Amino acid sequence: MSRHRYVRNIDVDEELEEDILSDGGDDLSPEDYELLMDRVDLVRATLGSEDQSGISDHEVKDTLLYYNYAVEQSVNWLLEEQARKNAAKERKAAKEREKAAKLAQSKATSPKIARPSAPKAAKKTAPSKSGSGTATPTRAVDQRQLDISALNLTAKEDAPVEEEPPKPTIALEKLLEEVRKEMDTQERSEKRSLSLVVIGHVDAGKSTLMGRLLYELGRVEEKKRMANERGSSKIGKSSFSWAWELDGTTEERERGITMDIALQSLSTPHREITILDAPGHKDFIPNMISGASQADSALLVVDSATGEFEAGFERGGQTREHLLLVRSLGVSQVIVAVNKLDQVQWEKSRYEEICSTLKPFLVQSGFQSSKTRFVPIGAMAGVNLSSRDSPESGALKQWYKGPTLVDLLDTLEPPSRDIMAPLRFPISNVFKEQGAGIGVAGRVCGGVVQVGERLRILPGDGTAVVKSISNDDHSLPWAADGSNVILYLTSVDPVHLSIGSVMCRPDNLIPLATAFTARIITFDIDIPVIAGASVELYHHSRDVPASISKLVSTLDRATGAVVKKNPRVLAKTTSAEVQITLRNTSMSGPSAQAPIIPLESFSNNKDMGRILIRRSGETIGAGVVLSLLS
Ligand SMILES: Nc1nc2c(ncn2[C@@H]2O[C@H](COP(=O)(O)OP(=O)(O)OP(=O)(O)O)[C@@H](O)[C@H]2O)c(=O)[nH]1
Repeated sequence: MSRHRYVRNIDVDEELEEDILSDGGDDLSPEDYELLMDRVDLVRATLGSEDQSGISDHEVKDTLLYYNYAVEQSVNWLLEEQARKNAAKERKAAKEREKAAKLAQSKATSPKIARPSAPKAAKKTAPSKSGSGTATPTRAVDQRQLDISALNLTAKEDAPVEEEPPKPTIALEKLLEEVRKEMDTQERSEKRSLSLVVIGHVDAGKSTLMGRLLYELGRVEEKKRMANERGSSKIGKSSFSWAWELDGTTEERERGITMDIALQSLSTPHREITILDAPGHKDFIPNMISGASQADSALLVVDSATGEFEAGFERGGQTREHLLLVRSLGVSQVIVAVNKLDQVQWEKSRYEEICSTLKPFLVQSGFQSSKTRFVPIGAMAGVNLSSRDSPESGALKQWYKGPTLVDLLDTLEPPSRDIMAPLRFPISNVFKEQGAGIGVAGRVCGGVVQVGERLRILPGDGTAVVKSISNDDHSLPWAADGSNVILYLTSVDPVHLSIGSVMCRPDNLIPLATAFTARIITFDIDIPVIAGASVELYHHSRDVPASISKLVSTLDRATGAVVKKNPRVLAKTTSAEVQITLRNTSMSGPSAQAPIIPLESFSNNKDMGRILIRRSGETIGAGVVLSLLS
């Protein structure tokens, strides 16, 4: 099972330098210390010595203490952590290489750095064995070293060994034929795939529900469950033990909240489901948007405790905002899990009250009632998740005879897939995995990709070859529209890979835009939108500063007919055509980047043509791209 954390906004230098670990083992009894040292040896047997692994004893001890001496979990965590640090180092090195390359390019016309003279310069600047060459170099020497590295004239043993990239096994037409056949078989088969984002107000019980469900469906080993129980109770957070399966970072566990999307998968009798567990806290809405833009359907979890449902549903609550966001991002099916019914003594009237409050809002938000289902549950005690007959389900069974949550998941309808569309792979995460290399996670939004293909990365001029494709730890020869996968890449400079970039086939690139027209609908906003308003534009996992540069017209919500041209303002719940222009906020100079994003009109590609607009941490509207202006 794969679980990859997003790494956006990581300050590389800070990450590399950060060392918050205390000196593990100081306060232990002699017996515990002996046990700890015993476990250190076991961890070392897998990881190798400090020198071999680059992981200090100090880190090993601290991790073991954190995981209550669990060797397997500690090894997993240390490996994940090491991979992340390596990726950060790699990114830093890539930046340096790019800097050097740019410098070399800018000097390319100068005969001084012509290839024949370079070895001489290299010889001159090499430090002597006695160390006399370590004196502070002059600026000129420094520059020449950079030039030399960019021209790739360093000693042979320093040159990176580039592995032979794989080649595509079959031609595109043949591949499409094969995929079409496979999809027809899948459609007729018992098991179909789809993805589901788990949404809801903070603390509604999303991670607890998913942790418990994964366990009931056999995706979490007993050993792991016990370790989660021990670990969470050790830090006084035993009520979060199920959530630990999803909330894997130290900060999430200590704070008891989900901060980023966790990816898991589960299987029901007729469905293979990729789960994206989203954070409920309003500070992490951007991460929730990234998860929602990769999903086909949604599971909304609401807390039925007195006052808690109301807090999530009132203005500013995430029950409301998450529903609007997922619908705006194209999700049309939702299951509502009414959770924590144990807190209200399993009262039927409370369940019905919550359902009848949510139903009209769901319709208003654009969910058809035939695609909306409700289910009463108790995530913590495992009531009505995979079985009607769990030990604590007696009170619920008095009045509820309907389906379990798994029954409902099993009937979710997978959307149709467009494999003939041009390939689009928006990157939602970039990471390095030990043994596998650089990976990019995301969802195929149109077309098909196969191992061995060379893809372009936009924006920019980078390319990469797909070394392997993985889904839930299974290796795949290809992936088609709608699949949530990881592409492991080779022949790529990591500097080109960033969250929000889009990978495409070189002969059919996604357009790049700095300005475009869109049809939007404003949400329940207090401050109207005026022309020139500064906003944050969200497109898949990318958010960029933009402005509503022109209010073209207001439109009839039902027919789309123009109601008023050139309106002065857009009030709440207004449908309108507007122009949106990306803003360049970086300072002028070499670090200034042209504001540009890969984008497509909604009529060309529904997935790539949806946008969200936020202002001061509040989502103020959503819409679809009509046409690109530049
Ligand atoms: N009584 C009761 N408590 C529950 C139930 N489900 C979850 N909880 C508790 O609710 C709290 C929050 O649970 P989480 O699973 O972390 O909630 P979440 O929605 O994932 O939280 P965020 O992702 O941070 O928004 C924890 O203390 C859980 O133990 C339930 O069925 N009954």
